[in-house]
Amino acid sequence: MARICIEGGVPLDGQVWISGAKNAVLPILVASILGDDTSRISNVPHLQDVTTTMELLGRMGAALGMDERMQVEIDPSGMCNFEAPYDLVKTMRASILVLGPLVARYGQARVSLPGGCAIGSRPVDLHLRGLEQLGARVTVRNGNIEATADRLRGARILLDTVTVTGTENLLMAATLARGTTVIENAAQEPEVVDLADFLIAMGAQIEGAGTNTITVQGVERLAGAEYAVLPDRIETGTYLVAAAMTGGRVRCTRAEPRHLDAVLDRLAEAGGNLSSGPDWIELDMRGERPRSVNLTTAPYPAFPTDMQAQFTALNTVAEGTATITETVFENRFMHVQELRRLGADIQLKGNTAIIRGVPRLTGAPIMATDLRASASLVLAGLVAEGRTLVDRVYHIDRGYEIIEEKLGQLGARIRRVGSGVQPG
Ligand SMILES: CC(=O)N[C@H]1[C@@H](OP(=O)(O)OP(=O)(O)OC[C@H]2O[C@@H](n3ccc(=O)[nH]c3=O)[C@H](O)[C@@H]2O)O[C@H](CO)[C@@H](O)[C@@H]1O
Ligand SMILES: C=C(OP(=O)(O)O)C(=O)O
Repeated sequence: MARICIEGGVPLDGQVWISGAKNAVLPILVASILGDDTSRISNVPHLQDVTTTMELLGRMGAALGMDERMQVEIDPSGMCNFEAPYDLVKTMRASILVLGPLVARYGQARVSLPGGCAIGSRPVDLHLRGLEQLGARVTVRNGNIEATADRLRGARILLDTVTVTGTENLLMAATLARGTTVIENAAQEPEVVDLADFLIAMGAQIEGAGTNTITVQGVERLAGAEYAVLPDRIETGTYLVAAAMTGGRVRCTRAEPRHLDAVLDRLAEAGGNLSSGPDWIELDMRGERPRSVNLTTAPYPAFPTDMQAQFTALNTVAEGTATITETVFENRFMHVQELRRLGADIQLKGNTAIIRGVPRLTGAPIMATDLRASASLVLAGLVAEGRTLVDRVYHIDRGYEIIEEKLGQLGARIRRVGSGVQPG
């Protein structure tokens, strides 16, 4: 199985381009099946989750291609199989995103119920309840969600908890419902806005995306559209943390700094010197050790849970003691045990980690448990003395495009060893 091998101790220096956002491209690819004709999506990152989504859509009968400009084309006219089977759902929870579009456009869906995962139990009750409010008949049988509908009808849906993919599923379903849907306590993440913008390009009538109330006026049909996916704010944040931890300087290009306010505030607190333009952002640490930063995760625009593990890693080598509280997922500290193997001083108390910065970490073999945990381990490996070997890197390939090449361009001594694919 593939592993990432890092010889730590090099301050990063240089420029790295940011890929299209994983959490935007997945719903956008899926939303294309709502249309009557072909959609063309650009700035698509080469990620395992994108491959899985394309496989899922392909098995449903969508015709997929890539043109000379590396745009992904999806022609949904041959859709004939309305199922997301367990073998794909278990490798990518975001498969649940097909549920809303399938019911809305094709009147039927069978989607394997996603189980819990390393970071929490992650139920989908709000997706199902919202679809029922839109008039779908939903049952859970033999581990599958089965939903049918004639034509969905608009409704007022109040989400008890802010849910990103829940908001996206209901937003997609509402575009083809008869009448008006109002989603309250909607997720405000930039990826929700990107999906809404794509749906609008397809002909949907949506207002309020990016606020906590989204209003959708259902239409009779949607067309295909051309669309470029927004840059990945979590990948951007990860490279900026890498600069901060190593005392280096990294400029992220093809980025969107406006989506990173909460992360940039913490990086400035850590001592990072930040500068930015419309599509780039740079952090220069000028050889300094970072200062510890406290944070609490919460839905956008607050500090993102998907950056928590990376800041946990940063605090392990920072000056001072930090407190990190995770409020979104109940079990998102799996990286702590592994960081301790590198010499980190972290105490866990419920959903809070207390991290006392140490002057140095020391390399060791460690194991990735989930996507952002893997990123935090790679970051720690960049500053650890000697060799760090990160196992189970298939987690990182779900969300980071050619991470070892990008870090290598910044001067890191990093390489992938062995080969292999994610176990089924
Ligand atoms: C593909 C994608 O976009 N993934 C992101 C999405 O995941 P995802 O959309 O799965 O996460 P949610 O926003 O739904 O989860 C937020 C919280 O709501 C709870 N919940 C959610 C749905 C539901 O029906 N019932 C319920 O109780 C979850 O257990 C969790 O505690 O948002 C997360 C929170 O920003 C990010 O970490 C993930 O990277
Ligand atoms: C938790 C994440 O992704 P997913 O929802 O796809 O598991 C993530 O991107 O950090």
